[in-house]
Amino acid sequence: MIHSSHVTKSYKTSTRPALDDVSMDVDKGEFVFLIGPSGSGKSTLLRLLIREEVPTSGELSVEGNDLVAMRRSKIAAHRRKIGCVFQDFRLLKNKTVEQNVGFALEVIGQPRARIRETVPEVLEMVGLEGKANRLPHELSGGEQQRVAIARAFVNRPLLLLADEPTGNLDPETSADIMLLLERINRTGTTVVMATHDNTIVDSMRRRVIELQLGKIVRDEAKGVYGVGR
Ligand SMILES: Nc1ncnc2c1ncn2[C@@H]1O[C@H](COP(=O)(O)OP(=O)(O)OP(=O)(O)O)[C@@H](O)[C@H]1O
Repeated sequence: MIHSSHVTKSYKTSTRPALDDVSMDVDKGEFVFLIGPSGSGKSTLLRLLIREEVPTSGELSVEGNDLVAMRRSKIAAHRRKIGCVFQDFRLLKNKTVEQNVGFALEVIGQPRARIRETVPEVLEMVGLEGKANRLPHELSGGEQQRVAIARAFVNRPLLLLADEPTGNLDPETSADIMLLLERINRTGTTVVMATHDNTIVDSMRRRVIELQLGKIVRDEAKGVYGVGR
């Protein structure tokens, strides 16, 4: 699913590379936690995977598509295969729950009838049935994140990237969001989640990739967050 070989990313304005010789492979259906201190390169790796940034050197591909050589004209199709969830939800403020989720299908040209059919199914899956007509500000943080997850998942992406999705949520709500991400993972979607949340990582015992100063310092199959952190 993801193949990274000796990937280095240097931003023009930075003295050290944000990612430094990163090699790893992620198989279809895996659930991977990306951990490491602030500035270790987690978000940079996610940005490379959605082709928002390009590696300075090395090989990087998703589903066999080479992200280094990828032409501009292919980027939109690549992003369609990936759902993204962020710490700050990033919902459209003036659109209802239903419209936020439906919009993700509208922009990729799905017919109205299909949108009308699919959106309620996905809202039910994330536990938001009955909230379709609410605006984001009428929802709790956990509910807003559920909308964001519904929007990321409605197109059934092969890969879901989550950048600190529980960063703004209390522990109980975070646990609910993790149940939802696990459920999505069980449908076959590969999940890569950057997080600082040691409780979540320790309780789930999934693969843990730890970055420090842009380098992978640990890659463990059923890892924990780390001793003494
Ligand atoms: N657009 C950019 N331009 C220049 N330097 C950047 C840019 N984005 C990130 N960096 C630098 O790259 C390094 C890695 O940053 P990145 O945001 O990937 O880390 P992170 O692990 O996601 O951190 P956090 O946990 O705080 O989100 C940092 O030193 C950061 O200052």
